[in-house]
Amino acid sequence: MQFRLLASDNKTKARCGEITTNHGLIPTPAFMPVGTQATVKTLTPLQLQETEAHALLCNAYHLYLRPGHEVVKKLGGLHKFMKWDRSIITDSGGYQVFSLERLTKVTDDGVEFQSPIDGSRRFLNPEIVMDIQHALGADIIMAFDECLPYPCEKDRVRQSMYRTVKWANRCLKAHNSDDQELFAIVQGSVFKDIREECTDRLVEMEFNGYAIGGLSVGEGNLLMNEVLEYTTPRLPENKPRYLMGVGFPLDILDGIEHGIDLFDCVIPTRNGRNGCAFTSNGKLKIRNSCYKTDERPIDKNCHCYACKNFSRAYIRHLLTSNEILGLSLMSLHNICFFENMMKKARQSIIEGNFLNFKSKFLSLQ
Ligand SMILES: Nc1cc(N)c2c(=O)[nH][nH]c(=O)c2c1
Repeated sequence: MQFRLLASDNKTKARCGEITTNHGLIPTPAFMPVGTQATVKTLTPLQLQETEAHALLCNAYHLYLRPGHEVVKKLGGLHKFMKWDRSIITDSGGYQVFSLERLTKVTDDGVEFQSPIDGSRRFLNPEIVMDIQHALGADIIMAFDECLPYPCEKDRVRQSMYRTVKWANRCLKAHNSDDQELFAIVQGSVFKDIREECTDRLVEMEFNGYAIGGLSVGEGNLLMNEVLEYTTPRLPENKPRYLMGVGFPLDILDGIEHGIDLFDCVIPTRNGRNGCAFTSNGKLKIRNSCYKTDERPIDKNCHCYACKNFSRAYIRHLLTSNEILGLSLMSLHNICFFENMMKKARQSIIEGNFLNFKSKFLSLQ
């Protein structure tokens, strides 16, 4: 992997660059649609390419449970399996496994739990998680971490951070693939001293890139910004920074302002399927009866397939009739909206007017 910085904003920490993996170039700052089970729900790989998404996030935990990482490996790895020839990141499963109700036991060695799919007893630890991600074959893989809910007692957060650091070290030792880059995940909830210690310990270990985890878990935009304010500057400038699970346009543009390079979130696809369209004039609830005979596109400033071919009335009809095409058109439009926002943000950083772009963009949201 290569990471090249192309421009830095002189009024903020925003920066524009390029991550090059074995599956092409990711212009940064970049937004990654989420393809949890090796698919971005309701969209074909060709449709996804048309959104100009350059990377996807797939989920190692879910793919380990079904169809199994060995199955994916046998079938040629994730890129071939899902026919996506651009970059893929897999998250390690820490986030998913710790949000399970049926989480039976957590020790410093790993996590024992019951599969929500077939009830079988399962065990994950850093070495197993690395085997899983090596088998899936993503271009960028994540260290196994413990992501705590928000809020959480400071002592619990500190103990969890030490576990995340130990697990990151075990992942580094188990990482034996030259074709895949390993990113560590910084934890520490909303406690400055714990976040700073976690960041410094992980930076000492020299990963290929660094994710900031434990955010977008209900802490809110203000606390997210506080954490980014003191965490991001401690990360190496010459390596990619990835803010996991973020977010709404406001959160993403705030993250860019702090110098974040990569984002992923289910918001455009999940909210799209629920009838919420992002547009250049704010959110639009397409199921609203006021759109029943509205012949306009979702967004007149959008050039996506949905906006070029269909009316708000038609898409509303599809959704109210539970037609699958409605889900697909809304997902397609929202991903195009996010990717277009990222393209404009990158351009504004190069032109030296990111803050003007950000305030104008958000004033219309
Ligand atoms: N909001 C978040 C989304 C995520 N996919 C993750 C994750 O995969 N790991 N660790 C995290 O802390 C985390 C936070």
